[in-house]
Amino acid sequence: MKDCISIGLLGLGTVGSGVVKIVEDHQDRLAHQIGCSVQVKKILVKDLEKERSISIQKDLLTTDAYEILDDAEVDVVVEVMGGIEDARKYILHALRNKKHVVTANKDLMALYGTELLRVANENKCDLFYEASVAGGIPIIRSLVDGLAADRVTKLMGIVNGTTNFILTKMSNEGKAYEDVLKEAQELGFAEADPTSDVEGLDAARKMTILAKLGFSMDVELEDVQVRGISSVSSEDIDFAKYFGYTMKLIGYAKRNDNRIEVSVGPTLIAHNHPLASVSNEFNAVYVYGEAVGETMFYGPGAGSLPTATAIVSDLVAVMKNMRLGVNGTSAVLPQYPKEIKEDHEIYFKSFFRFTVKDQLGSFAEITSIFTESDISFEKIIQVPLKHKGLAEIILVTHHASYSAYKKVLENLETSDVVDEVRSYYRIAGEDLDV
Ligand SMILES: NC(=O)C1=CN([C@@H]2O[C@H](COP(=O)(O)OP(=O)(O)OC[C@H]3O[C@@H](n4cnc5c(N)ncnc54)[C@H](OP(=O)(O)O)[C@@H]3O)[C@@H](O)[C@H]2O)C=CC1
Ligand SMILES: N[C@@H](CC=O)C(=O)O
Ligand code: NA
Repeated sequence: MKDCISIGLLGLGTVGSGVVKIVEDHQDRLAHQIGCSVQVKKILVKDLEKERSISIQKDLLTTDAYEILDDAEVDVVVEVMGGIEDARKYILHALRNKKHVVTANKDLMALYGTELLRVANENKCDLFYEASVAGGIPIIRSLVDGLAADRVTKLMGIVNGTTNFILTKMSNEGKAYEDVLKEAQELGFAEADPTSDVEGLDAARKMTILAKLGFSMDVELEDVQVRGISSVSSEDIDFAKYFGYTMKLIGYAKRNDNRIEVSVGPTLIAHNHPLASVSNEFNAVYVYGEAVGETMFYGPGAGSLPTATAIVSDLVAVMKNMRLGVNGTSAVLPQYPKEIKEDHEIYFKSFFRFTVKDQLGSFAEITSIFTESDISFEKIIQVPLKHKGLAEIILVTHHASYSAYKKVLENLETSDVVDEVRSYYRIAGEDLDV
């Protein structure tokens, strides 16, 4: 066994700087856990002259990835540079050079996880990615190890810190969407291109990874129905509150027998559901297992040190495997063939907001549109907007199928009495038995 493990770091941004800090600050603890010291040998960056948030020896930095990937002394490559094509190329090169890899890259793992894990296995290398979902929360390890004996039937997650931060500040402090997004970018939570945060893609990538592990099926990004938060208005948030709900960007994955649904979208959660109180950049993943029942994993989902903690824990796992000589053996292939539910098999409650002509018969017409699709109302209010000759209707339905909602939305859009469908959201967390 070596007396020092060498790490090659690809990236020294928000997460990479945290990794350097934790490795430096926790030398004693690491040495105690793995029986030797750990050093960061080389770090890939784009710009050698850039001012760094941590003090770092200049000669550790390089702009040539192959100085790390082809260095025989580097044992583990930590990929925290982000992006897809270069990161994939570098990780494949590292694995083929028999280097273990730890990554925080959910974009990559959601798209190429199967390929990368296969190559890791062929080369007897570890490929760990705990930081890729819900930052510092050990959710991947919990699904892979902690709940290994159970059959997971439902996962509900707040898995994007940026959007949770935005919705929390809009809801609690009445701040404007654009201002809070800027704040989240300044705090280092947002992706380089924050469109993937606000349009739900980042959360969809994470749900792909979670659903794949939770349901043991080869779930792919294209299986996830995605909607972001960019069109959520403060009026939607206020009406949702009035009805007893909190607006969250929720990743939802459910299995009935072996048929699954996976989606991401702005969703109303009852105020008393544990996910409703998850605020700011915090993440939480609710997991329902047939034997264990309800569990919830909560913690910081983004940010430098929390995310770096997950990376360094993966490093410890790699190093323990090195000591035991069992690297590259822990990834398990999916057990079941994937079956995606059709729209008529997906059931949930919904929230609608639309304006109608304030005239005799409007309400009867609305009622008949919903009745034709077998959807009944649980709560409904009508607010007159007298100056425009319009009224606004806000309602919550009982459970109905996704195909029925699609039909209702189409009929509302084309109805003569409807002026505008302002918003439509799924309600989740009240359907444990559906
Ligand atoms: N920020 C967070 O809270 C979280 C991030 N992640 C994931 O971690 C990864 C890193 O995120 P983050 O630290 O925020 O990103 P940053 O943008 O802060 O850092 C990226 C780093 O990688 C370097 N880099 C990027 N592209 C290249 C390239 N082509 N060649 C050489 N160097 C490159 C940059 O160099 P330079 O500094 O010179 O520009 C920078 O140091 C991403 O995959 C992200 O999705 C996961 C969980 C949480
Ligand atoms: N941009 C991401 C960072 C962590 O994955 C987020 O906001 O959650
Ligand atoms: Na995690």
